[in-house]
This record gives sequence, C-alpha cells and structure tokens, in this order.
Amino acid sequence: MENGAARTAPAVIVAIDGPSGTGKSSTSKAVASQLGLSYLDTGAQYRAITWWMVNNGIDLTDPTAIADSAGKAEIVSGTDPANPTISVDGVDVAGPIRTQEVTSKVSAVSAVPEVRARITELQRSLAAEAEHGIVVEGRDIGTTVLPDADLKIFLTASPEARAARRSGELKGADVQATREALLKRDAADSSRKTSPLAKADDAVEVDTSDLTLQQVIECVVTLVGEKRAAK
Ligand SMILES: Nc1ncnc2c1ncn2[C@@H]1O[C@H](COP(=O)(O)OP(=O)(O)OP(=O)(O)O)[C@@H](O)[C@H]1O
Ligand SMILES: Nc1ccn([C@@H]2O[C@H](COP(=O)(O)O)[C@@H](O)[C@H]2O)c(=O)n1
Repeated sequence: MENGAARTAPAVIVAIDGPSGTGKSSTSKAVASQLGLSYLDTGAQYRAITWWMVNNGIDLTDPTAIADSAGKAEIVSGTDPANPTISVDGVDVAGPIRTQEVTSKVSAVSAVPEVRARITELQRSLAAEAEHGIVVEGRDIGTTVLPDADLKIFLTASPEARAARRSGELKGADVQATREALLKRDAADSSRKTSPLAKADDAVEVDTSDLTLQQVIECVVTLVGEKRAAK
C-alpha cells in the first residue's frame, strides 16, 4: 500500500439465484446493507415490464406482441438496499408489481428473448456502476447476467417451507394453493428456452428449509468475506 493509504474492502459482485420464496430478496437486501453494497432485485424489473404491458393492453398470450413492446417502457431501479425502488416511465410501481395479476403473468413475459435482452442490459450496467459492489438476485444472474460474479449462491427450500413462508406473508392465504402457484411459476421459469432458472456450475447451494433468515444471512456474509480475503 502506498503513502499509508487505508485498505478498503475490494468491490465484490454477488449473484443470488433460486426458485420463488427461497429467501433471495430478504437475504440479498440484508447482506448488501450489512456489507455496504448495492442491491438489485431483478424480479422487480420483470414484474415492472409486465405491469406496463398489462396496463397498455398488450396480448400476453402472443410472444410477438410482447417482443414488439419490449423496448417501450423506461424501467429505473434504485439500488440502495435500505430503500430499493422501481419505477416505470417515472411512476413508482413498487406496490402494483406485487399484485396477483402481475405475479401470474410475469413468467410469460420474462420468457420472451427480447424482454430478457433488454432487462439483462439494464442489470449489467447497474452492476458495472456499483462502486463498492452489488448483490444481484434473480433466476439467471450466475448463469447469464453476471457469469464472472465473485460469488454465486443458489438458494433452495422445500415447497412446503416456501409455501408456509409465502402464505404467512400473504396473511393466511391457503398454503396448498400457494404451494401450487409457486411450483407452477418455477416450472415455467425453469423450462423456458432463454436463460432459464438454473444453478450455475460454480454456485454454492444453500438449502434454507431448516435455517432461519438470520442463519442464511450469516452464511452468505461469511462466504463474501472469504471471497474478499482471497482477492
Ligand atoms: N430462512 C428463512 N426462514 C423463514 N422465513 C424466511 C426465510 N427466508 C425468507 N423468509 C421469508 O419468506 C418469505 C419469502 O422470502 P423472499 O421474498 O426473500 O423470497 P424470494 O426468494 O425473494 O421470493 P421471490 O422469488 O418469490 O421474490 C418472506 O416473508 C421472508 O421473510
Ligand atoms: N433474473 C430473473 C428474475 C426474475 N425473473 C422472472 O420474474 C419473475 C418474478 O420474480 P420474483 O423474484 O419477483 O418473484 C419470476 O417468476 C421470473 O419469471 C426472471 O425471469 N429472471
């Protein structure tokens, strides 16, 4: 180190992927906050473009119609883990993108290659801009968006654990119906041709079924520390 310059932690790129309800958002946000990193929820971006298409009457059963309008909405993501934001054409859509309607339609939109190309470009530029590094969570971050990430995590959990977590969050929604909806979305996301939900070969798999959220956060923070120490 020259001139006694203080040693600062090297910037680090962390990719966290996995099926729905495995704890990606909760874990990523907490890890990013704890380590002073940026945070990007890529699912929110796919939900935002879906919300725009629903609002603009695009036929979501027609992949050509989806592809033709893939570039029309301006999607902006704020990457502060204490206040992640998402807007479409200047409108804050953090609430509207969580409706049942958007949740049930997002997989049809995210399967279209033109949509993925557009959103992937946004994700890569946000990751490149993050001064101290970033935690990016989604389905294809380790495999496609950031294949050179310093650390790749693939979170899993049993369908039962995930359904119980989600129905608790949805204030007592039927656990069985929630389980079916989660599995249906995972099946669609895993079977699409373009960058399906998948574990990267070099990802660390963490089964969160029997872990508390705090334990998962600690596990990821430890893994990031190890990667940083080796840089
Ligand atoms: N290890 C855990 N133990 C118990 N509850 C958890 C755990 N991890 C996350 N949760 C809870 O499970 C719910 C789903 O978590 P979260 O939204 O982080 O999952 P996700 O993988 O990002 O889901 P999605 O892909 O559908 O957005 C939240 O209510 C969260 O608080
Ligand atoms: N990298 C990603 C992230 C998300 N998707 C699609 O968005 C949907 C919503 O994701 P949530 O994390 O908010 O539940 C998800 O079901 C995928 O269809 C994606 O394709 N790639």
